Parts: sequence; C-alpha cells; structure tokens
Amino acid sequence: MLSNLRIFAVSHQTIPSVHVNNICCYKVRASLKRLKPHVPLGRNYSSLPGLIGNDIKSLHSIINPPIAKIRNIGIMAHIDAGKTTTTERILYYSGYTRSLGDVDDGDTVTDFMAQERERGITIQSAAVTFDWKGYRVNLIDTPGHVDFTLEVERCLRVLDGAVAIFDASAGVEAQTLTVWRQADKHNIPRICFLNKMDKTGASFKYAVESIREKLKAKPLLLQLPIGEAKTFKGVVDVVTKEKLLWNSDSNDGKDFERKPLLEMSDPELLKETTEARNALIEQVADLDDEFADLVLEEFSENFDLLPAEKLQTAIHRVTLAQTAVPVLCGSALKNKGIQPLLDAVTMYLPSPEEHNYEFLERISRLLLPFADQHVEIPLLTAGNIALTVGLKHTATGDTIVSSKSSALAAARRAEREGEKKHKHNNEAERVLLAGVEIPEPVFFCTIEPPSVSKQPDLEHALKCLQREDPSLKVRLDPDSGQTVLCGMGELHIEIIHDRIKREYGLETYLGPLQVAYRETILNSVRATDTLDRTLGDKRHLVTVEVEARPIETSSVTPVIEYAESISEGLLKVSQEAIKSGIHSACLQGPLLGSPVQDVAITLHSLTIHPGTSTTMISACVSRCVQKALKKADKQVLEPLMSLEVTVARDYLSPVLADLAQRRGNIQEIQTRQDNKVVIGFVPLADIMGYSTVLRTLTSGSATFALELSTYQAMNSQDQNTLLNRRSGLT
Ligand SMILES: Nc1nc2c(ncn2[C@@H]2O[C@H](COP(=O)(O)OP(=O)(O)OP(=O)(O)O)[C@@H](O)[C@H]2O)c(=O)[nH]1
Repeated sequence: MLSNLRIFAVSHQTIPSVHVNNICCYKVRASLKRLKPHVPLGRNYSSLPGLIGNDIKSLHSIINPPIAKIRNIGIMAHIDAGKTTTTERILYYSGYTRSLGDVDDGDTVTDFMAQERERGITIQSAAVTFDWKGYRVNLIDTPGHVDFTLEVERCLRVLDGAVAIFDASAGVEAQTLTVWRQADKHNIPRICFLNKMDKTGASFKYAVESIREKLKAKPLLLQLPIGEAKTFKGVVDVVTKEKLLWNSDSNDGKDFERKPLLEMSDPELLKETTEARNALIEQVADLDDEFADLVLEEFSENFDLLPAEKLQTAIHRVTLAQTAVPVLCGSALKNKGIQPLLDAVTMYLPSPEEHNYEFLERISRLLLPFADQHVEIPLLTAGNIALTVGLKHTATGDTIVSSKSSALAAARRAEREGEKKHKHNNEAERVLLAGVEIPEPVFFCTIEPPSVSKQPDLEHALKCLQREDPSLKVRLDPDSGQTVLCGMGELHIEIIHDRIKREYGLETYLGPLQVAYRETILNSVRATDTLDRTLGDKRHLVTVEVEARPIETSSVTPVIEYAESISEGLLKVSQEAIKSGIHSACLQGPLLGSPVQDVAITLHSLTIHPGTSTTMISACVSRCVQKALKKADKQVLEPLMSLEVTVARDYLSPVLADLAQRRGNIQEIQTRQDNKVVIGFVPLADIMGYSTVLRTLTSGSATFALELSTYQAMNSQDQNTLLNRRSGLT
C-alpha cells in the first residue's frame, strides 16, 4: 500500500523493469552500461549504492525504514555557495561513493547533466538516497541560479526539511533570499550551514548577522568555528561542549577527533563555549514553553547540569515550529564539518510524520533514485521520495491522488479550514490542489528545426521539456508561424537549446534573444462590433459592445465584468466563449503583439442570433476587444530587474559607470568584507549579455544576481525607438 507519496517529476531515462532481489542484479548491471555516458569518468559503478553485486542487498534495508527514521531534505542556496560540493561530501561520508567528486573537475554525482558538468553549476535537481547512523535520508540538490528558480520551488513541495548553505565570506546573498522566501511559503523547517569557513574573508559573525538582519530569522548557534579562513581547523559543539578537530594530514576528512573541552587544555575556548551555551539555552527557553518550564524547575541554578539531549529535543521542536534556525559551519571543500551537519539533519529536521500532509496517494510504477541511476521498486512506505515515469497528463506541480472522491474530500476539508478561494470554482478546478508558482518568462526567441520534416520531433522534444520545466513556455507566432521559446533568462534558453541537441538529437536554430515586453492602456474606451456569417445553411450573428479600462493589477489576466443589462440566461450559454475571446485578444496587444496587462473589460451588450456557434461568439468578442485596445492611448511596459553585483572595491567605479550607461538605478552600495555590493534596478533590455561584460570589467572577480522586479512604463523616447525598430524603420 502506498501512502503519502509525493510526486517529484524529473525526466530521466528509465531502466528496464527489475525487482529488488539478487536474481535481477544482472539486469541492473546491463542497464547501467546503457546509461554509461552519464556516469562520471574515473568513477566506479560499484561505488553507486545498492545497485551492484552484493550491495543490492542493502536496498532491502533502505526501501522501508521506519517513518520516524526518514528525512526528506533539500539543499538550497545562492549560486556557488557549495551545495554540490557539500552533497558530494555527504555521499562520501555516508559510504555511498568511494571517492570525492569535485565540481571543478566535473565529476560529481548530482550534477549529472552534461551541461552541469561542463559549467560547474546545478541546473536540474538531483535526488539521492543514503543512510546515516540508522536514518534514511532522501536528499535533493537544487540549483542556485535564478534562471532555475522554479526547479527549486517544485523540489520544496516534496520536502520535509532543508539545509540552507551560505558562503561564509558573503553571508546572505540575493538568491538566498528568494529560496528562503520559497521555503517560508512551503513551511519548510531549515538548518543553516555556513560553508567555506576556510576561504579568505570568511566570517562566522558576519554571516550570522546577515541571517539575522536579511532573513529576519533567529539563528541558534549550535557550533562555533575553531579558527577562520586559513586557520580554520574545526568546530566546537556548543550543545555538548566538545571540540571537533579534523586532522589536517588526512585529506578526505573521514577521521576527526571529538573531545570534551577541558579547563586545563582549553580555558578560553571553554569559557566562550559556556557563554554561547547559556545564551542558546535562554534563547530556546524563550521560544519553547515546555523547555522553559524544565529549565526553570530543574536547572535555573546551573545550566551546565542540563543534559545535551534535553536541549537537542527542544531545538528540534523550535526548528519544526520555525521560530528559529540552527546554525552550523564548516568547509565542504576542505572536508570539515560535514559529519556534524548530517547529525544535525537527523536530529533537528522533521520526519515525514512530523510534517503534516493531507493526502494519501497511490501510483503503479516507482523508481528509487540515485542521481541519474534508478532501480524500480515494488512498493514504498509513507514518507519516502521516489520517481515515477510514464504519466501522460501529469506535469510538475500536480498532486496525484488515489481517486477523485478523495481529492474532493480533501478539497472540501481545505475549504472548511478556511481556504475559501476555491469555493466558487467548478468541480474540476476544485480538485486542483496547491501547485507551484510558475514565474513569468522574461525572454523569448524563435526556434527552428533543421528541416520542416523535423518539426514534429521538435514539438515532441519541447512538449517533454515543458512538462518537466513549466517555466519554459512555448507558443506559435501567429504572424510568422514560427515556434517561440519563452524562458527565465539567457542561460535558461541556452540550456534548453543544448538539451534538445543532446537529449533529442536535434540541431535547432535560435533566433535572436528578445525581451518579453508587455502593453497597457491609459484611458477607457468603448467599441462595438458585429459578426454576421452564413456557413452552409446556418447564420451566425453576434453584436457586442465592450469597454476597456486601465486598472492596477500587475497581471496579464484581464478582469472581466458584465453590465447588469446582460441576462443571466445569455451568460450561462456564452460565458466561456466570451472569456476565451477576451483572453485571446489581451494576449496580443496592438503595439507590439505583447500581452496586455492591467486592464478590465466590461461587456455592455451582447445579442446572439439563435444557432450561432460559440466559436463565432468568441471570435466576435475578441475582435471587438482588439478594436477597443487599438483605440485607447497605449503604453509599452518593460521588465525591470532587481540587480545585485558583488565586486571587489577596486572595480567598483567601472561597474557603476557601466550601470549608469545601462539606465541602471542604484539604490544602495553595501560593504561586505572586502567587497562592495551594488543593489539596484536595471531594465532587462539593457542588461543582456551582462555576465560577459562584467567578467571583462572586473577581471572575472565579480558576481551578480538578477531577478524580475516588476514591469515599468517606458519613457516615450525609448518606446518610440523600440516601436520603430520593431517596425523596421530604424
Ligand atoms: N574555499 C572553498 N570553496 C568551496 C567550498 N565549497 C565549495 N567551494 C567551491 O565553490 C565553487 C562552487 O561550488 P559548488 O559546490 O558547485 O556550488 P553550488 O552551490 O552547487 O553551485 P550551483 O549548483 O551552481 O548553484 C566551486 O569552485 C567549489 O570548489 C568550501 O568549503 N571552501
């Protein structure tokens, strides 16, 4: 019986059907050979868990661990904070790989897409499974680049907890804020890991402060670093008052020394740790009444007598309640601090039964993931993460349930509990449960197959990629008939292009990358239209009057209103047709053919000759709305991006001068260690290809993060230049 199964759709090659027993080893082995191109060079298949030879037995033990011993967690962070490196260390220390993968050498387990290996970045989330001290951990490594923010969000939906990784020399960065907000939205308890403690400029204090200030979170300091930057050699466990030192001679970090802090050998460190522990106890007591009672009743005289386990249990509760976040530190690259991080994952993050889910779900074919390798499994108990294949109509963000009636029951329950928003929707809509929020694409470009005969193959490839990645939008240009790709950023579209080539064997041609503008109207206008057509012996006759007026919504979905004079009976038969006519008209504005935002359409009158088809009603309404939009005063809106550039002091001036030329609006310049952080806004049209320019300007020392902030009105001069360029006048 499957229950509480959360679906996390990824496109992977599946392996032939296998049952988990020894007889099937050969089959697994054969399929792994077929998957060989994905397996990192220099890595041994036998290092993959539970898939080979004798190791296959271990799958029995890991498939069905008790639910309390399962942790479904994600790793999330700003780009380059070290998620993949940390994941590699985790897999190594938990015994699931026999060598340490390195992003810089392109041989990690979780970055298994060719593009990830080549670029040293994570694009697609990878799921891996391993055991740690009797716990089963399902872990998802998510991308840090802002172009793949949807990928992060779809992972968060299936997780019970997350580890947020920070670069200790940078603290909270732009994308950390985004993923933190996403985790807030999905109520995911977190622990923080301050990575790169070995790096020049690393500062535990600075990073903790930035968590407090920028994330508005309460950090619980469970560790203190021993040394910083070049001198970093270990951590102090504040809860147990022990020091953990990694032997600098042992380069894989497997062995380390854990010793109680003693007055004789470490008087200073002991004093500092005792103070930190007392502060931690007070902080947790403030947040947890049960713990406060315990401390007051039994240990108020001497906090030293409070057993570590009592404090750990209270920290677990506080973490689950999300009133504070445990903070740990280390250096994944230098192999320090990873084992205590794993202990903290099992100790403080929730098991699936502690994370409240509404539904029980059932599905027929399941695969146990290990990055790009899978084993089909016969069943799965509650609380696990698995992959499923072959679902034809299911896309990322959907919730799969056992039956419509259970979904309706769940929806009714949600409604009773206050989610009234579905109340007025029809039944089909009510069974749709909370999905992932799909960000609006800001770039588009045309894509063409090498020959017309390959068009169906291209359509198939795009359909598959879209199901996996809903932030990729595909549409047909009605004028040219060309296929248009809409995506989150330059890198996003580049990767899609590359994947079509590598995974579907199709060489395609991309047109120039263009900014996705929008349009709006500035005044109210009315228009009337009549459609009178006879097809065969049937007359289709519609007369309609609409009014278009500007409103403030920041949405491309038009608000639709009906005048009181329109009878309910008429609306009943034609409402869907009217809606679709209005929507299609607003998808292509009169200025640039871009979506129209911030507009309300009122239907003032409608007469329909009996026998008129709904298609004709829709066509007439659409034409009439387009007429009205054309008559109005119009305005182009352009995407305004929020930008954060981190740059060494010496390069600040050229970066600022360059941004000024790009219509950049600088809001603030912060100091972060030896770096300056420039925060501001810049129109997307002026920031295309910025990574190359920034690299040249700063000799590769700067990084930046870009995110859609809003759509803003263009000034008339810029708008005219754009319109002239589009119409071929300049
Ligand atoms: N000094 C130092 N460098 C590190 C550490 N961890 C990772 N790095 C380096 O930081 C860079 C980024 O590491 P990744 O592990 O790819 O980071 P990521 O967060 O997975 O990156 P994305 O997936 O692209 O967001 C690489 O060059 C790593 O070698 C660390 O503890 N110390």
